[in-house]
Amino acid sequence: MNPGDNPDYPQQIGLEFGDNPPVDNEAPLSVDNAVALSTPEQTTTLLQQWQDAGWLRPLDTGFARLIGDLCWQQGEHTAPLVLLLAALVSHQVGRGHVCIDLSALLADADNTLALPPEDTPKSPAVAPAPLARPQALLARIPLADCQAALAGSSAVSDGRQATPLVFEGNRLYLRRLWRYEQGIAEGIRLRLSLPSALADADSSAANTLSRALQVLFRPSDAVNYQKLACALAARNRFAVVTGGPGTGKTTTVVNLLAALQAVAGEIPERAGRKYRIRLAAPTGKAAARLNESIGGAVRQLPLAELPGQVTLEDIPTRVTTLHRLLGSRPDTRKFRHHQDNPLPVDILVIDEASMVDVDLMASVFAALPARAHLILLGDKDQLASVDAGAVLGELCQRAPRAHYTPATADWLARITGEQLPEQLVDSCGQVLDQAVAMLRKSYRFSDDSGIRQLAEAVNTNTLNPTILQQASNAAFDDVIWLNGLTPQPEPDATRALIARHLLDGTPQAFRQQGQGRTNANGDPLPPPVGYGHYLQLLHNHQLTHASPLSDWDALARTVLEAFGEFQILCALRRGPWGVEGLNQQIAGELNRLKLIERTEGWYQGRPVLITGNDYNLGLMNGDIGITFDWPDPAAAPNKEPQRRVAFPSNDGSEGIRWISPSRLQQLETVYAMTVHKSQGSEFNHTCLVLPDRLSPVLTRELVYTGITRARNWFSLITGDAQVFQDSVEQQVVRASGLALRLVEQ
Ligand SMILES: Nc1ncnc2c1ncn2[C@@H]1O[C@H](COP(=O)(O)OP(=O)(O)OP(=O)(O)O)[C@@H](O)[C@H]1O
Repeated sequence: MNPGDNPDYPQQIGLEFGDNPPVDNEAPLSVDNAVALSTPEQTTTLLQQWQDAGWLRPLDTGFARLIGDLCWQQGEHTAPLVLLLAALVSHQVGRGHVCIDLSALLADADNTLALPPEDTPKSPAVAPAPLARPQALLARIPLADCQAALAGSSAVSDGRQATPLVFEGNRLYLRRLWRYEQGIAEGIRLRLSLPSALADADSSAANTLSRALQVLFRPSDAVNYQKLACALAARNRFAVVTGGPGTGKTTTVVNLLAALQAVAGEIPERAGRKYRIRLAAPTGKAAARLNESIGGAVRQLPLAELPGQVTLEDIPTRVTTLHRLLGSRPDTRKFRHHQDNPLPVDILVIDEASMVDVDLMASVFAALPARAHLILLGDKDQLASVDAGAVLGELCQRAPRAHYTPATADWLARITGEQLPEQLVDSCGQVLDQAVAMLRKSYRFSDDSGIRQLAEAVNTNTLNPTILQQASNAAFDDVIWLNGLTPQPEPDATRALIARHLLDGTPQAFRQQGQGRTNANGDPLPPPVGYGHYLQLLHNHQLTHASPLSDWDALARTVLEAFGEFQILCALRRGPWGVEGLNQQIAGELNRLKLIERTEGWYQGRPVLITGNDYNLGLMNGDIGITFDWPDPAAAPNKEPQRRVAFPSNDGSEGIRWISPSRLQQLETVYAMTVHKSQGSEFNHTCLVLPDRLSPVLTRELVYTGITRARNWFSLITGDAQVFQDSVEQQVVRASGLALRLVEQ
């Protein structure tokens, strides 16, 4: 029974806002009469109206109802404020926040909640009359009333009782999220508190570390932040290494693992044994990319010169997904490895850690043996995880200024010979600061690279007319804002621009027509391309029914690689500027050019993105496959070819898996991909398409992530030029208490 169904339920409790007339439950609660919201019934009515209008999810209102029911079962009358906050905290979790900070909510409910959402359906049937906005309600509520209402509810505790809501330090959590955050903080705290055998710079182990680092890093005039990062991470059982694209995160971690193995024999608890090391990434795509780069870096290690007899076998090169490592089981969120069945590992390295949400990170800590090292790698400025939390970003909040204590600076100087710049030393540095290293020099992009300059200007919110002009006028070799000189282009003109660009990447739009660029070693860089490239390869091959499978595999590899050369990215899912609209437009254009035979269903050349892990097929969220007309060698020669989707095996083996479309469950066409989905991937040429209207999704992190997916060429197409600049002004700070918990240690 709903509390509101009970005639004995008191009509006036909790939330009183003044002498407003009683509210008719049937009528939409307008902004004016909403302030009279004073009963649980009115609250549930209002929540239902917000749900009907598309402001809240059924999950949010359902959760509030559940809280009401639970209180009712305890013989308690739920304060309307508790119901309201329960729905809002659930709503915020759906938007990626770990909790609601009540002070922030009451001070600025507009920005905190972003309600109504930008894409609220405008149809009067769905959104009747002007609805009371949460802001209108919250503007008149003192924090003390919220605290009192929450303190008086049996559904809320400080976490010590098993209540569905946890209220701690003005932060309101769903219990599940609170537990995750606690687990992560405890895991980090524990590791930072364990003594390190390397802490004494005069010890023999520290001496060996120092010698190993001398071998691994050549002397340089500038401060070598990679070497510093290695030393710091070797000293701690928990460490974070953050850096922008091409700053050498992979290079650093390979050197770090070699250094750790060189020292292993001198760490008393190792008793002469080398470390068992595992490498993991949050998605199959990110794991595959690290797989590609790490092997080469490991082979270049000067192992023979290292102390400690380190061999190639001591440094792993296989990267797995976190889900696979932890042992996902179908139909359950629980993993095979947890505190009672920990991972057999001494050091775990997680790449692309910005994509790991609090749920998964808590599972990692739960499954790690207490003394195991955890090293997180990632770019702190990238978009946070799709699900709740921004763990890496939060841990790296203070990374730009480092805040190393004089003791840390002294230890680093003695181990590495590097002198830290004064501004990175802080006598008040916190414990976590001493475990976070930031790489500050990009080795992939030269100083005059447009991708580097544009990404930096976006990241630091310093876009200025000069750089915008340069981007629009092809003044950079590697960046072109294709319609930057047209502030508000006609939609048809923008569509035509996209149609031209997607075919060959319009190399002529770039300075030097996309020709003649070389990498740091003087090797020529591949030119900008579009989707025409992979489709030509697909159509022009000479393979037949009689061709061996190995030839088909080789063709699939070439076509998949060619597809990976170019990617259109966008911010939204729906509408003409979203994945759905752009995919339709692009398929229509390719079909018009006779490069694909149809625009819907399965056809040769259709690129697909897997959107959920499928362990039976060995496919992971983020895997990309291309559809082939594939003659079954076992069938008669004149039989129609079958459709098969070719996926790279992503295990570093260069193998191809041919999967029948009918077996694929969760997928979407991927001519256009959201920037969110592109995290962990890089493309030779990336084209970012931004819409003609600003929305909360368009943020600095999104634009930065989009630009930094480009390895060599970046093009921008905007529905409205101002949207690009306005997006960079928008930054989302996810509410969470993780950083605070670590300061309070
Ligand atoms: N200290 C260095 N000196 C010279 N070249 C370097 C150095 N460190 C890294 N590189 C080169 O820079 C490129 C990028 O390095 P790496 O892949 O380690 O960076 P990353 O930060 O992992 O990149 P990503 O952005 O792809 O994650 C590689 O070609 C690497 O060989």
